[in-house]
Parts: sequence; structure tokens; C-alpha cells
Amino acid sequence: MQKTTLVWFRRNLRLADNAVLRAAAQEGLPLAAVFVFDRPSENDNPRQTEFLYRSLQPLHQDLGRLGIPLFVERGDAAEQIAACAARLNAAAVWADESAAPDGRACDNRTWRLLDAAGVRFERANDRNVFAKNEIMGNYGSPIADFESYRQAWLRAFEQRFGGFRSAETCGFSCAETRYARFQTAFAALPPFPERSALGITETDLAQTGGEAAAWQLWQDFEPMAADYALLRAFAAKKYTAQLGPYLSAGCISPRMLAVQAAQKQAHSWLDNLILRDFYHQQLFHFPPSDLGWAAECSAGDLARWQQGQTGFPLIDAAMRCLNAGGWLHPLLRQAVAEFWCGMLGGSWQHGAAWFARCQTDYDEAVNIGNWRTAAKQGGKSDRRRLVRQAQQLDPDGTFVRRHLPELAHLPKNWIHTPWLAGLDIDCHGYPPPMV
Ligand SMILES: Cc1cc2nc3c(=O)[nH]c(=O)nc-3n(C[C@H](O)[C@H](O)[C@H](O)COP(=O)(O)OP(=O)(O)OC[C@H]3O[C@@H](n4cnc5c(N)ncnc54)[C@H](O)[C@@H]3O)c2cc1C
Repeated sequence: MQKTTLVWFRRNLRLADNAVLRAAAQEGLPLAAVFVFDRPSENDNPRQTEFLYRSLQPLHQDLGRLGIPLFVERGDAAEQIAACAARLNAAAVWADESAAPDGRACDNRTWRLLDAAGVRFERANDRNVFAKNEIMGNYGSPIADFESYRQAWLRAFEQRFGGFRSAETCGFSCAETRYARFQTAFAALPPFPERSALGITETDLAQTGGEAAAWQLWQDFEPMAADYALLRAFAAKKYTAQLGPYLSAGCISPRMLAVQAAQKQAHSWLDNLILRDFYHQQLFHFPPSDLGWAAECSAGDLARWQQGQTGFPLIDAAMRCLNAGGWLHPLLRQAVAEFWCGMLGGSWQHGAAWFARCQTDYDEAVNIGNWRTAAKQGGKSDRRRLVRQAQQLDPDGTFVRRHLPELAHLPKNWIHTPWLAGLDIDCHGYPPPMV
């Protein structure tokens, strides 16, 4: 069989501005592609698995149109990649690089297996605007605080992308024509596997997944992007981009989004992408020494927080919203995380582990980064501050009523403080505040 270049898709499930695909194509050999669902782990997240499966379907078709077969496998990633490289006679494997300790350990094992078989293993940055070593401080040391990182990021962004008037002129687009000249080495393209063949159970999900759906969401959000700082205050409404799962799976390029956001003067929204880059480089340069460790906590407290039974309506509504749909408004994620770490004194690792199972947009670096921040800020939490926050984020109680049917009948003045209603109003078994 003719030599090939194997593209290992991980969290870059797109054609547009795919640096890995571009670099692999430049090798000049026919391309083949593979995606591996890792073995189910303790933190298995069925929603994200379903989202990835749904996003792989259109990618399989898009690559197929270019004559590039996409094989979808399940198992130990390093072993599957090595086996696939041998089967497809790959001279090199290209993959998007991961900042997370598990991802890097997997990369090391993959590299060892491929090296033993004489196959090159190459990586490129497709998850972030800037790769983990591109924004560094004085004397090449990593930057530890966000504001300094943000300033350095904006300078680097201006240098690299500032002269471009649109995403098209950045050379991001035209993915299809870029790869079209490569002839396939395969007589027939593999069919897209059924869920059952991969050991996946179909899960209810609001999102369709895939590159086209991601761009549609961006188009819907774009007119509001410049007003993000104002609109984000309404936690009961979906005035944020809703792109989390798509960015985490890499269905849409963060580089292209950053250029478009900058052109729209959507500076607050762009800050989110900078923070995302920051947390990725943080996890790479400063992995928490207590990552796999968590302080003992009361199983009862943890269960009440997880299931939305703490007696604080905004916190409970938020946790039930997350559990039911896998998505939560950014300010509410912050509120529940600070509540767990600050008011309940829980360790961030327990909270992060629950989020890792629930969030459709779960991203290890972003999750850990935000939980470490919440653990630092949670100390300021107290009951009065929480009630004030609830009244600001959900002034008329719409969000609480939507997710806590047992409190739906409460008037506005009691919706965030049902314990003040005393015996006058039946709260249908809703618990009193646990702290
Ligand atoms: C404790 C905690 C855990 C979190 N875990 C995750 C996670 O696993 N995966 C994840 O994608 N986001 C996580 N976030 C960040 C944020 O809450 C979500 O990205 C956001 O709610 C997704 O909704 P959206 O796409 O509408 O976001 P928008 O508000 O429209 O923001 C656009 C994008 O910017 C990025 N972004 C936004 N806020 C942050 C942030 N605080 N840190 C880093 N990047 C950000 C995300 O990629 C997001 O999709 C977490 C936040 C907290 C407080």
C-alpha cells in the first residue's frame, strides 16, 4: 500500500483553519484521518460523548468529499493510533496538541509506540488562538497572572492578525480547495459507525454538533457580540454565544472567532477567548500539584449541592439546569462554584469532577482553571451576598421558577429567600438553607 499521512482528529473537528490538516497536507502524501473515543472512565461524560459523535458525522462526510477517509475507533488512544498508523502505512501522524497532563501523557505513549514503528509524530496548535509557549513573559518564563497575560496576548494578536481586515484575508478559509488536489489512496471510504459499534448510548442533547452548526450559532450571536458585557448580566436569558461545546470539540476555530470578534469591537467577548488561552497555558506550565487529590468532604453536602437541594433557590436552580441540559450561564457556573468552595467549604477537585461529568462543553484546562479561581474567590461568600447576587442575576425570579417547580408559585419578594416566608406559604418540601 502507498505511504500515507495520518491525521489524528482530537479537539479540532473542523476543516476551516485546521492547522493540523494543513500541515499534514503539506507532506504531499494521501491523507487518512482517525478519531478515537477513549475508554469510558470514572468521569465519563455521556453528553460530551454524544456531542462528539454528532460532530464527527458531518466531518466524516466533509472529509469523504475530499477523498479522505475518517476512521472512528474506540479504545486506548495511543494503541489505536499506533495500530491505525500501521494498517494505513502512515509515514507520519499529525495531531492537535493538548495542554492537559492526561493528554500529554497520552502523547508521550503515542510517540513511543510510533517511534518504535518508525513513524513520525507531529503536533500543531488547533485548540487555542496562541499555543502554550507563544505568549511568554520576561526571559521566556510563563506568565502567571491573567491581566499581564491579557496585555501580552493583545500585543501578539495585533502583530499577527492586526493588519487583516477579515477572517478570509487571514488565509483561514478555502479549506476545501486547499486539500482538494490530494488523491485518495483508498478504493472505498469507510462507513460512519453506528453508536452501538463504539459502545455509545444515544443521549438527549440540545445541540446538533458540527462545523456548520457552530458557524450558524456565531452568525446568530454576532450582532449582539459588541454588547456582551451588558447582555451577559441577564442570567435567565441565553444572551451568550452558546458556542462552548463547539469550541471544546474544535468544531470552530478560536483564531477565526478572535479575528471576527476584534473586527466587531466585541472586546469583552474576546476577553473570554483570551481567558481560555490563559487557562490552557496555565495547566501546561503550572499543573496543580493536588490535581488527583481532594480533601475529605461530607458526602451528604456534596450530594445536596450536586442535586440542587441546598435551600438556596438560585444555586439549586442553577445546579438542576446544569444537570438537566449540560449547559449553564457563565455567571451561574461561577456562583455555584464559589458556593461549593466558599459557603460549604468543599474542595475544588470535588466540584471540578462533577462539572467534568455534566458539562457538554467540558474542557479540562478551562474547568480546572475556573475551579481554582473559584476556590480563591469563594471565601467571600456569605448568605447576604448570595441573596444580593440572586436578586441581581435573576431579578424577577424567572430562572428559579423555571427550574424549581416547587417554588414556582412564590411571589418576587420571596423567590430568593423562601425561608423568610415562614409558615405562610407551602414550599412543597423545598429544604431550608443548609448553611
Ligand atoms: C467553575 C467553572 C467551570 C467551567 N468549566 C468550563 C468547561 O469545562 N468548559 C468551558 O468551555 N467553559 C467552562 N467554564 C467557562 C464558562 O462558564 C463557559 O465557557 C460558558 O458558560 C459557555 O457558554 P457560552 O459558550 O455561551 O459562553 P460565552 O460567554 O459566549 O463565551 C464564549 C466562549 O469563551 C470561552 N469562555 C467563556 N467564559 C470563560 C471562562 N470563564 N474561562 C475560560 N473560557 C471561557 C468559552 O469557550 C465560551 O464558549 C467554566 C466556568 C466556571 C465558573
